[in-house]
Amino acid sequence: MRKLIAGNWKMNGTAADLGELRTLAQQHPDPSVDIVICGPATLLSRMAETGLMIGGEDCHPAASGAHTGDISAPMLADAGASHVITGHSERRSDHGEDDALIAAKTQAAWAADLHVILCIGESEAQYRAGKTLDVLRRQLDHSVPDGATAATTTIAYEPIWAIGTGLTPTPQEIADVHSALRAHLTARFGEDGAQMRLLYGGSVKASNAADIFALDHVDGALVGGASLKAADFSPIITALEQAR
Ligand SMILES: O=C(CO)COP(=O)(O)O
Repeated sequence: MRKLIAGNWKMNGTAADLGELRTLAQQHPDPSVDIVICGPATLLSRMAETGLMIGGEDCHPAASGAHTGDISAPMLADAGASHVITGHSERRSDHGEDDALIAAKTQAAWAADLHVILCIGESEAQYRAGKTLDVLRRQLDHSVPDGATAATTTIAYEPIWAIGTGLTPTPQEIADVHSALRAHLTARFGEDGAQMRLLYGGSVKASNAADIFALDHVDGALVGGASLKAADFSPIITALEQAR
């Protein structure tokens, strides 16, 4: 699998910001890694016009119906998305999403031919209590549906306490978590688990990207704040392209 670098614009972005994507597309015309920008539904079709791969930030588990304000996976695909994030910690906390719902959303995304970037991550309290791996294995077991393949699914490890805080685990901690995730996925999904991409997310920036991308079983990143401006995101993309 090619490495994958994904931006997550969260609840940011209006038409005035599309120039950042046009710049990014010009800076990386023939990337050696997959570049995906996940953005607000209101912008997706215009984001897709830049030629970059585009993703939604969430989807409903149903394909259509009486769900005011929600967006379905086929709608994202129709707007030009090829990817979608499920299980982001901000969805889990802001909207009370549990693992079963995230699994249902993931299956809905697969049914619409969207590649899923499924997020897991421990809270600061769980981290301090030494429960990180227990939490992550439970999230993998209950939010990743049977039948996940490396072609349809990417896992993003995002420690909640590292999101938007400027804090990150140490490189050794990231390496230990990613190798435990790899072992767990391989035990369940065999060769697909061995090949499934594992992204790190949480305060990734140009100054720490190369160190993170040098770690075993880190196949890319999910980037929030530093994906909003081409000047910040481009060097992170370059760091992934240059990683061994
Ligand atoms: O939540 C994130 C990406 O999904 C990470 O956000 P930051 O890169 O802003 O810490």
